[in-house]
Amino acid sequence: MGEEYVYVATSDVGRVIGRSGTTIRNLQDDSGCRIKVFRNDDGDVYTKVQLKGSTDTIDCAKNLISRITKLRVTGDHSDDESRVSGWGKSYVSSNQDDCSSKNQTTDDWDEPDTTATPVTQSSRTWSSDMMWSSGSSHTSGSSHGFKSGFNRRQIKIADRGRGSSYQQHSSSRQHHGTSQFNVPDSSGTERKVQIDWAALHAGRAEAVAKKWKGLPDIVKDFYNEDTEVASLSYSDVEAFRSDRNGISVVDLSDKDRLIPNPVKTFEQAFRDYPEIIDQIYKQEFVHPSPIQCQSWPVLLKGFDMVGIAQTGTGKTLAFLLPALIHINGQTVPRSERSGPTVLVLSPTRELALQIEKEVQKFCYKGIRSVCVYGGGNRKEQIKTVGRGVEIVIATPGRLNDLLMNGVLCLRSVTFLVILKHLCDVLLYYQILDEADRMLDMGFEPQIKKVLLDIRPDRQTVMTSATWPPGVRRLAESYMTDPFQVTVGTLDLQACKAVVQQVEFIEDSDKKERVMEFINDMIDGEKVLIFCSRKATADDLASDLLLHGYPVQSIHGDREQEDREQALEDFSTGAAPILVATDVASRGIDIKDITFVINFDFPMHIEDYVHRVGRTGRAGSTGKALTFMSRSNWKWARQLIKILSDACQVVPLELVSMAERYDKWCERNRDGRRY
Ligand SMILES: Nc1ncnc2c1ncn2[C@@H]1O[C@H](COP(=O)(O)OP(=O)(O)OP(=O)(O)O)[C@@H](O)[C@H]1O
Repeated sequence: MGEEYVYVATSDVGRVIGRSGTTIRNLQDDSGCRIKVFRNDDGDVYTKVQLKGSTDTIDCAKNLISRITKLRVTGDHSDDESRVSGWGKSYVSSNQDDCSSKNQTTDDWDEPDTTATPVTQSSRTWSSDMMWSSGSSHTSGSSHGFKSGFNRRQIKIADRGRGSSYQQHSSSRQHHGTSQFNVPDSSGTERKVQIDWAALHAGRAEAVAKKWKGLPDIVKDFYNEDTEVASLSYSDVEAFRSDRNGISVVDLSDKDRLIPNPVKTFEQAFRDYPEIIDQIYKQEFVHPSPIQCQSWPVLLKGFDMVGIAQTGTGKTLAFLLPALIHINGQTVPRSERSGPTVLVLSPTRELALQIEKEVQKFCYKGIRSVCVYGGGNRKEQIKTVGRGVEIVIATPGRLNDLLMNGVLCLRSVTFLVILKHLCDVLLYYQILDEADRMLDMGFEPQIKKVLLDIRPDRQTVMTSATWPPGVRRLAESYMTDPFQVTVGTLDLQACKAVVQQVEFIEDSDKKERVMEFINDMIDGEKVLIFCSRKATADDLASDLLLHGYPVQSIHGDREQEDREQALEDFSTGAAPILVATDVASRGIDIKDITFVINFDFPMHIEDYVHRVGRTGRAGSTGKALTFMSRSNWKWARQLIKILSDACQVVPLELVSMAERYDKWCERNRDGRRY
């Protein structure tokens, strides 16, 4: 642990601290370095900032700060005023690429795009050698990454999502040979710089091998195929898959592998694990759901998998039961492992808590779990981790906090689950409401950091109900030769068990309509009302409360305790009305939600599917009512498709809305052309 001082222009202090300290928190999170800004009562032009941490985290912090301020470095660099090209830009938190961060080895590399934007500052000595030494500075303990003024972000990073680059060594997409960049020198004259990709990749592969050397092999194959399943003919398998809502399996590798046949019964999957079967029957499940029929053989066989199936169709158990078997089947005894075996990454706290409950229901072989999430009792979480756990279910922020502070080590993780829509988050930030977005700024780098701490030969599973093309590419880059198991189609699909209605309404009439709807509800029914903004949710919830309705609300501005209480009250029926933002739109599994109301149309069409999917779960039915006003017309066409695919009535007004919007777009296009 070292300490260094830098000076930032006093006029830039605000940039470093950010509104309510958001930026400084993000800088600390992203660099792993403690940052303290001293008071500057004398009105000096520069303000002193203390950086505490390892050499690498300090370098990283300097690099990040230098992007947003005029930074003067003390010590070795005392008179070296660094003015990098990011100057004056506001700090965006996805800055993982700016530094060889604390936990990382040289594998923390994305491949620069050969179409990259040239460096715009004094990079006279910039070369592929330098790039290498900068990336690996932490191993040598030096800090040339910063001293040289080199900033990896200055060459535009290509395909950021590919993040977990230790997987890329086996990827056919990696660069070989050399690439040339035009880089202006200090006089502004461009000169060519050559990067030897082959040398870079060779070095990286070596560093990765060194990092993970000496770990025990992972046992992945626990599958003892049932004779009846093994003897199914091709046509039997196809008929069964088609009968179970159209299961399809695609091998995303370029290997010629046999696709495991689906199982039809719990016994066919878990005959060797009677405790698991007992637990399944205790929950009164009769048949495996389609996604389970196909996922269990794939996962028990040890393959990576992407699982896509409609909301409420049992994706949690699809990965959880193989995970339990995986934990117990490793060669190193559980008590001798340096940390958890299974890590489940969740984007929201509520979903993490829900998964933990599911784990506890199964209590297989005394496997212990902990839910590590922001807003929860940190001390308690640390204590539980200290006692030893096999499963960690975590949101990325708190997980990184515990990793950074050495409370948790992920070296023993051999089974990774990236939950549902977390991959969406890697691509675009759509599922959390504004407060969560603020709190979790730096989500993407946090996830990438976590992935770098997990051995690359792990088994990885991702599940989701929606699978937009951008996410697909990204998700696959975190996996090794996955199978993709889909139930239904890859198109955006809402659950057919939900009756979906659309009502055209003025914004000002919505509240009254909601009250009318609630008045028609009968005892035992529950309604989940989605608003797009926290303020609207608050406003609606208080109005309902004032009118004497038993209502609760959940959004990112509420204390975690209140969020949990709200879900609890809704779950037990103490408050059968829950007003929520999209923090509750995904994954939340409350069995008897009768109605979903989209008070505001969601900001992304995927959210529509997830919101609607909070009802009609596990084979039950439900009803969703969506308010549409004129301002929502751009969604009309996509909504028509979702409604028709789910065999719902498409209102004529929706069709004419879509037509009007198409015409408007056409007119606009024409307008632009001429
Ligand atoms: N084989 C089964 N038979 C009946 N119910 C099941 C079965 N498997 C799981 N369930 C129940 O179905 C409900 C929904 O499961 P789960 O939460 O895993 O859905 P999901 O597919 O992950 O949904 P979402 O995409 O909305 O998160 C849960 O209450 C779960 O206990």
